[in-house]
Amino acid sequence: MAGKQSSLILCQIASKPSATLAKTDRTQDAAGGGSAGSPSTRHMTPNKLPSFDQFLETRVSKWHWPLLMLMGTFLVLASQLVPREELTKGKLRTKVMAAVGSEAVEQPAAEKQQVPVVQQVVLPEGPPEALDSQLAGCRTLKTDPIPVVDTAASLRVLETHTPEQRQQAENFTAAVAACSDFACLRQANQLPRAPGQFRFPHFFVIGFPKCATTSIYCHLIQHPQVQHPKEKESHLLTGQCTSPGLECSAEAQQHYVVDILNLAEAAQAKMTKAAFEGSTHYVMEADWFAEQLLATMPWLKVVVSLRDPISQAIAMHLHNVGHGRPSNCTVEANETSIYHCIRRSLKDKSRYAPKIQKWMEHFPRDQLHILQASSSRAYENLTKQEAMAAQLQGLKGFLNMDQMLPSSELPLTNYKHQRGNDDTLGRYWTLKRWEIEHLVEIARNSTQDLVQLLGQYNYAGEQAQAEWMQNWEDVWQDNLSRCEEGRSAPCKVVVS
Ligand SMILES: Nc1ncnc2c1ncn2[C@@H]1O[C@H](COP(=O)(O)OS(=O)(=O)O)[C@@H](OP(=O)(O)O)[C@H]1O
Repeated sequence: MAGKQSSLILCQIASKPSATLAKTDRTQDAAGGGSAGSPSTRHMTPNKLPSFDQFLETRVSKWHWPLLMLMGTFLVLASQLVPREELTKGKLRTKVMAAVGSEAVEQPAAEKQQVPVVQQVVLPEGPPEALDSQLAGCRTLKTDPIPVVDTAASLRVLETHTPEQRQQAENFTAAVAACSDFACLRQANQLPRAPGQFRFPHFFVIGFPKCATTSIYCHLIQHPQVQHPKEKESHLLTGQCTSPGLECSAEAQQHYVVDILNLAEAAQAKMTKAAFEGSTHYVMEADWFAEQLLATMPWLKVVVSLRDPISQAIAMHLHNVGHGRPSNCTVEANETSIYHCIRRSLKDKSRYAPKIQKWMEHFPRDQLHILQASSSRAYENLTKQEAMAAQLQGLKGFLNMDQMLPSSELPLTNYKHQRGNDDTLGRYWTLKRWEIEHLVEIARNSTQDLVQLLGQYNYAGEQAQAEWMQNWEDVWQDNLSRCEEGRSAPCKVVVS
């Protein structure tokens, strides 16, 4: 407080000469005089305001300088008495108040902190540029054009608010908008919200890789209640932050909170859009990341998608080859079989249970959504035409948003495999019967572990567990049905 007052006085004193200087310059210009520092204007004339130099010569040099120095010393000493944290908070608040033109109001937080109120913000017409380019990136096999997102639709909820709820909405928005680090977000997200507002960020899509996460992303960013991140798959949290507590530099936190999560647009929409991001690295780093993420953002909802592990491993293999990553898992010089690659993946990266377990252990049941888990017909339903609507509705219900928007269809994006139809197989891989049988055996064992976890942590009842198992079994048997006779006979393997 003492520091603030003294800086105010100092500002007043310091600002006077410059105001005088500006005035003096204009007067001299109008009178056709020389520049402020030219010898001809050095002497004060009775009816003119003094120039800055004159001011210094006549008054400041006599008695203001000692006073200024005294005030300066006092200011330095006073600032040492104010805790660092207070200074930073003050700075953040000033920044947001300046940015959104706000005024301070009382808020009911434990630590009584003044929260600025965000003034009415008019959203630009049509989707923001970044959203447009992200939608354009959602390449789809379907011929339907990507629908236009009604970016202002979520704001309509504000029109139904009572004055009290309106104030709550303003307070929550302002508190979140003031944040540029995780600790601030934790504090702001404890504030009461008005109906229709989401915590910031609201959810993550964490994987698994090659399980249609891009299509889920593309579906969701078309939803009017969703705030798209500026960067898809930034990996910042796993790449730059460490355990314990997701520690990373202030710059990294600011970049993440403000830029990646697109804080300004979320604040413009008064937090009526659910901000999110996603990276398949997150699920893969479950061993340390699940616990730390929850500790950092205890309100966060997390979405996981799974796919038959053999298909997932084959898709991952194709992805790696496509990205020029050398495939050193074939044993014989001219061998074209991917068997060794897939076998290795199934024992390691495509084993879902150990990763999922970490997320289940740390995240409360109502904050972790496993796509396909709750459906009456279990797996692969997300991508099945006749079942995807229910899966998508379940997802948006979990996220507390309108389940019917933006559509009931999951786009087909980021595809590498040419899909077949009733008459054609599409892209297939040739494997020997014994190879598939062996892969299926590994996949079946690890799926049993997974299904057991689904039951243990209350994600799927007995029937859903059995159906889940059966669904993947169907994919495996379908591939085995295309084998010719004999243990080493070739089979045409397609992915789910
Ligand atoms: N709607 C729909 N129906 C069927 N299949 C679908 C759909 N959407 C995505 N996919 C398939 O999902 C694979 C891409 O998954 P990801 O986007 O998660 O991959 S990535 O890890 O982000 O690179 C990729 O699989 P592959 O083609 O086998 O590579 C996509 O074809």
